[in-house]
Amino acid sequence: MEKVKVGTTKELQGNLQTGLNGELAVPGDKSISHRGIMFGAISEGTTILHHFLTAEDCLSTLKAFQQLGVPITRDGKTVKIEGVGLHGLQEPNEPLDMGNSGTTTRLIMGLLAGQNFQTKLIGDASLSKRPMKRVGEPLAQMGADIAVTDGHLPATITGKQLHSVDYHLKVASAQVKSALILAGLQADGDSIFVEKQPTRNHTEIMLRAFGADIETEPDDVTITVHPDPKMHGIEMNVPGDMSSAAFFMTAASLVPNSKVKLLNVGMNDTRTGLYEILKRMGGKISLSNENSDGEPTADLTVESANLKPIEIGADEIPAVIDELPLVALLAAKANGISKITGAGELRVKETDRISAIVTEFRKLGISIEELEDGFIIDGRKHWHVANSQLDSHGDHRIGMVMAVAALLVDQPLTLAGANSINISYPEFFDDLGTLIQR
Ligand SMILES: O=C(O)C1=C[C@@H](OP(=O)(O)O)[C@@H](O)[C@H](O)C1
Ligand SMILES: C=C(OP(=O)(O)O)C(=O)O
Repeated sequence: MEKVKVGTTKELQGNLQTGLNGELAVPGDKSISHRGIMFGAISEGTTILHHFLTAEDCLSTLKAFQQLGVPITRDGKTVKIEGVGLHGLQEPNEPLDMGNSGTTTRLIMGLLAGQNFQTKLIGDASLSKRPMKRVGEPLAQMGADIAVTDGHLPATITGKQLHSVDYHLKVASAQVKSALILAGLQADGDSIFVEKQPTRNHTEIMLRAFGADIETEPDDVTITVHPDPKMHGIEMNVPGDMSSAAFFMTAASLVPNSKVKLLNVGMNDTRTGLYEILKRMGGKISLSNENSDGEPTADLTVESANLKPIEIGADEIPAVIDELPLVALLAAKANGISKITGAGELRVKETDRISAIVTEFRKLGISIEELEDGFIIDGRKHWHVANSQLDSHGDHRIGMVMAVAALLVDQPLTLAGANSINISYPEFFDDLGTLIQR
């Protein structure tokens, strides 16, 4: 499987008449792969992760924990971590490079805030523009000492004894919640965190599997963390990433004559927003081989369909946050007006995803209005391409959504910055190719 080379402008062939057909096992879940390394590192004993996501973001996490003194080896997609326990991490000799990964950065801040050494975190140009106060401020309330420059990386974390808190989150963010839970494990008493809305809960589910004592109330937003757990290594299969499967769910729905089966996809209900939205739009999608040991999984079969427009508001956003560019694409082909609001968080991802979608969609002749917190899209069966030179804006998800969009126009296009796709899905073009018989 070839990574796309840095600086690559990729040719995208349009006018796909034959449809997408076949079966595909998408790569491992990014959120779960990051957490598997982190939680394995702070447990006692060996952790083995199968179907680990070997994309740049998760490799940033792997390398950072090696620098923190954790023995980690990788053989293809299998990773073995010799855990050092919650108090066994060592001061790194050099700054830890977070690369492009917001998840690595925010979670590691919560973990390192309670260690007995100092660490410096750096990141790439995109990550260095993303907001870190959202995690620094609540951690400071717990006694953390995190110095950032104007709310951004680089950051210097000086480990301290942390204090328990009762904190209400100000943003709906699983990254902030997870940082606080990791800090809570090292606090001097029980901490309570209350979310604005439920967000992905992999941290809670996985930490429990590693032996930590974390309670979630039936309201799904109140979490109690008991400190100083006895954590042990585990062996786990990382489910296929719903956020990667989403590109093929969208492509198969929109490209005529398609039928695609996506194998072993993670179906945690804090992540299945796109599945629910696609069904509401009239998408043809069915589940088989459902499994609910630990993180639930299923095979998804998706066929071409005539879609209806949709309205989506703030309540639905967390479960579809990374798939919203794809919802915009589905809406662009559904006859009529669709409206997505309450999605202001898209402005602080790898790029401003609202602005990037508006810019790139207009090149394809899609009628889209930019809102501060979303978009209004006037969907049409046919678009009139105005500019064939697309750009990923250095953002993996924008790159992949435009590659899917290119399947729907009747002329070749180019995609600048296609290498950004390596951040979460290096095999994306290979996998797409296996579904296309031209
Ligand atoms: O916790 C995680 O693994 C993630 C949480 C989300 O970010 P926010 O917490 O900033 O919404 C998501 O966009 C990101 O891709 C992964
Ligand atoms: C937002 C994303 O990731 P992160 O915040 O970890 O950079 C993403 O993968 O879409």
